Amino acid sequence: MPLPKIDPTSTKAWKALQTHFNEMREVDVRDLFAENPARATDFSISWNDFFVDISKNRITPKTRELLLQLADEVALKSAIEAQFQGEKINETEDRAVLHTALRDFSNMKPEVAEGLQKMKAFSEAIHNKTYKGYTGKPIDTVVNIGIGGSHLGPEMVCTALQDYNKGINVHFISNIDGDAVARTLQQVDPETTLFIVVSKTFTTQETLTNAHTVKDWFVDRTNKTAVAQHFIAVSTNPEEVAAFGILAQNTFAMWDWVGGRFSLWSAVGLSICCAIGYTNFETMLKGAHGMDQHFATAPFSENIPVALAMLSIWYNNFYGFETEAIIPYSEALNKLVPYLQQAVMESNGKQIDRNGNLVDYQTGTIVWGATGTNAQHAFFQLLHQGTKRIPTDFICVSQSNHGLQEHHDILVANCLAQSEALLEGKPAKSGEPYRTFKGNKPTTTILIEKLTPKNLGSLIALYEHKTFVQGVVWNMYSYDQWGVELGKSVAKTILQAIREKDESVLQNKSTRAIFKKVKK
Ligand SMILES: O=P(O)(O)OC[C@H]1O[C@H](O)[C@H](O)[C@@H](O)[C@@H]1O
Repeated sequence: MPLPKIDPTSTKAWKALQTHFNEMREVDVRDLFAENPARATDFSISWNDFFVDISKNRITPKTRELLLQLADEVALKSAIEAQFQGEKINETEDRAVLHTALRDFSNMKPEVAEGLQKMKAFSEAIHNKTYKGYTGKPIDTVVNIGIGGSHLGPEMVCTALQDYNKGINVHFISNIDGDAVARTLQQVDPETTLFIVVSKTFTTQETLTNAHTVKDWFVDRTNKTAVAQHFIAVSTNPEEVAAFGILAQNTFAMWDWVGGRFSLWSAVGLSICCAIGYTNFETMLKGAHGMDQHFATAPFSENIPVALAMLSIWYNNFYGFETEAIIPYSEALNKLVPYLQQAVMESNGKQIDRNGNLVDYQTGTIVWGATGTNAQHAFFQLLHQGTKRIPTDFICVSQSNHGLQEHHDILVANCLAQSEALLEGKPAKSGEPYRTFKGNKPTTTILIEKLTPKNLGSLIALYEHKTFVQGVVWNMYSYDQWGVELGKSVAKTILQAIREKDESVLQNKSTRAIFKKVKK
């Protein structure tokens, strides 16, 4: 069954939401709290180690009812079923979308189970030091060479779960800028380093160029046969892997039904597995599966990804708010925002609907942010007193992993203080208008008991599903990314001009002018 193809603006709920918005346009959430003493409870969801508070948002019970009606009218339930059942819902690439199948241990595809066993055996051999480098020394460093989905997820998780690291140094080379490769290679020892080349297609220009540079560097310092022990590949393309010179036994498979930006759960997460150990990796998968089950079975009124997605639709499509900030009060989550920027914006940054028509409503929200408290000292001025309205997710962790309680108390106090201050504001003092805080700024708090592998898995899955729900409502294909192709092909022409010192192939006058300056 393909995804339904319903124009959201044609639904009754959409029209009702437009009318409702006229009542809500000037709503003051402080008044809503005064009217309903139970608002904090009414607009929060508890699930496992998560407590999600959406009460500080511009919503009433009627808003919620209409948003859930919209979810029903666009057939969200059947869209979720189609995804979990492995229907080819990525129609523009003719593929199923089954990252959820990578973490479903009760119903696991044999090839997925086999892949996990291979990751387990491999990472355990590194940790128990039976896997050796070409001079017989154990491996103490892993370098992940990949970009986009083959980089952002692994780096985000390795950073988030550094407290669980088994004593392995992990580096990431993604950018084609030679600084990325050169600076990393300065820090590693070829005798004890493993290079994992991660590319779903194994044709990505940056990754292949970086991998060749690293291989040349490695062979210069060792010998050709040593490549066998030190180069590993993760890909759907064994032919290109073999052509690069990586052995079949050192190649970890992935599948076309796993999208790049949703692939950290597959062998793309091999660097994670090497860093934190297979058991922790599996626990993270199980945490994500827990969120999958919640998403697939909880009624929409108590469903965290659905609640957050519909809230975002409310702001994006009715209030006209264009961006969303995400502020994790957790230094461990300092790579979460770049990771989510790909997951969210590559998925929903589109304007053609599932009927092939240009949409006449807003889609893909812009996601940005940074960790608190750092962000408070950088851009919070604009959140508090700027003219833009920016719904903000605060991610707060109850218990720290580090045990420095004084630090954690200050951190949590700041997180709670900011969402309160954004809502409550502060009235003007006479003669000092610049000290006014208007307040009524919408925020959501996602409180997580502790940043464990399990809870991190659930958190990532939460945002994955939120993104999918929004794509369903906007009637678009969230799992392709045709928008990244044009720039790649233009770059080929310009690279040819650079290599051949021939500007005649350049069509655009501005490009030509810049090109001439570059050549100087
Ligand atoms: O894993 P790869 O095939 O090398 O792809 C790496 C990245 O390349 C592309 O630009 C896509 O837009 C991303 O979705 C993908 O994650």
